[in-house]
Amino acid sequence: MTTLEIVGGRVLRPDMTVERADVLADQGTGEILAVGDVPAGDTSLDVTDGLVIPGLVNAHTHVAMALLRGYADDKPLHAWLREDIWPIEDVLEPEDVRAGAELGLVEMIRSGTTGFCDMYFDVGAIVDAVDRAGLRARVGYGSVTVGKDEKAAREELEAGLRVAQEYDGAADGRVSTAFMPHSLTTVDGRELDAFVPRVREAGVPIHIHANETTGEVKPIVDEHDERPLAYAVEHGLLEERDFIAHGTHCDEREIDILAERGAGVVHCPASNMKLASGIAPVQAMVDAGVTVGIGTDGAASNNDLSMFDELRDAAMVGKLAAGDASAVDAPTAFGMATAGSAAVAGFDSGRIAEGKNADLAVVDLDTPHLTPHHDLVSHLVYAVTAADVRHTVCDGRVLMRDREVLTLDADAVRETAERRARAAVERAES
Ligand SMILES: CSC[C@H]1O[C@@H](n2cnc3c(O)ncnc32)[C@H](O)[C@@H]1O
Ligand SMILES: [Zn+2]
Repeated sequence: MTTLEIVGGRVLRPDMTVERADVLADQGTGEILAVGDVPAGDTSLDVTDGLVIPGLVNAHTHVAMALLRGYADDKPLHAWLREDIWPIEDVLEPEDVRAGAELGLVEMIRSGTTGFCDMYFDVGAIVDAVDRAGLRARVGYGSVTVGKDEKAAREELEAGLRVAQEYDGAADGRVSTAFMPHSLTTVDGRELDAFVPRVREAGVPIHIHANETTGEVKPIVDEHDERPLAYAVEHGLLEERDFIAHGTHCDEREIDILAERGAGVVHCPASNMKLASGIAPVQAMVDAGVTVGIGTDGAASNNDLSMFDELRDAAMVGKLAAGDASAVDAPTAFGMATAGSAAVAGFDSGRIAEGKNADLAVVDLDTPHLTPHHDLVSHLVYAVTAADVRHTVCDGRVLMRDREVLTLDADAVRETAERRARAAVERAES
């Protein structure tokens, strides 16, 4: 057994208190062995003047879309996808997806994110990048059936299940999977009826975009005379372990449906604001007992993958939505981005406690914008930025030490991404 000691700093405990403590991780099992006064480890990570926090979990993204950052901005979802994003995604090659994924993974490691959920295509390239980067991920193939004939639609869903079964347990168990129909309006209800029983038989959870814009809610209400989440239940979705992305436009009954059925929601505040999709009723969801996590969505609608930006946005917009400055307070926001996101993703992470995954980040507190230290949870939500992250650890392995990413060559990743992004744009626009 090789151990890693994380010594000399303060630790954020699951009850959001901060104490002077060390952490010992088992690098074989990837678990936290002890917190407090710990025996010496085989290797050491110095965290003097630092705060050890659970690694942030980005519970909904499309990591390879880092390649499309800044490619198309300032449009609403429907036009953005159809006029810009889907046409360029059509010309992406697996090596582009790998390059975009590696770029996104470097950004995640640098900003203290240790786990994420991802919906995209060319999932093999993404899994390979995750394996080498050292993060934890739940991945899936985003199935779209709209505009396809019956045979092609069925093949889309088959691909979703095949990918989920192929990659579950990859990267030494750090990769898990889900079946990921793209959304309630881009996948046909009859196709879901025929296919979801097979997904359930296989024991695979389901992740889907839902209630993101009013433009998605209206056609379901018009055509089926019911709200989207009631429609989702009718088509076999929203079981325990399932989770929806966005949930921006959920009414009270839909919030109850999520709470009663134990399905999770991933709040994506920056994407919701940038695409002007709306403001999710997050405090009402939390009050109703819904498991809520936080996600950045893709870097093309955000435009970064920093979970520190995201949880600050969640706190800010949560107050606006509730008309109440005490809504989505700092512990709630930070809890959503760690334990909440981990619960949604099905990771045993998000808390620094014995037996949990040793997925951690260390924030440097020795800086003017984090002074004085009245309340460190307040700082984590309202003042810390990605650049304050000094070390990142996942599964007991150090992925970044003293701001140097150890698992991927950050300069080479940037160079390849720049070159591949340019070539993809040329192909898309020729
Ligand atoms: C078919 S793989 C996933 C698919 O989702 C697209 N996407 C990116 N952001 C969003 C969003 O906010 N709502 C819906 N779909 C989104 C992405 O471009 C891929 O095509
Ligand atoms: Zn999305």
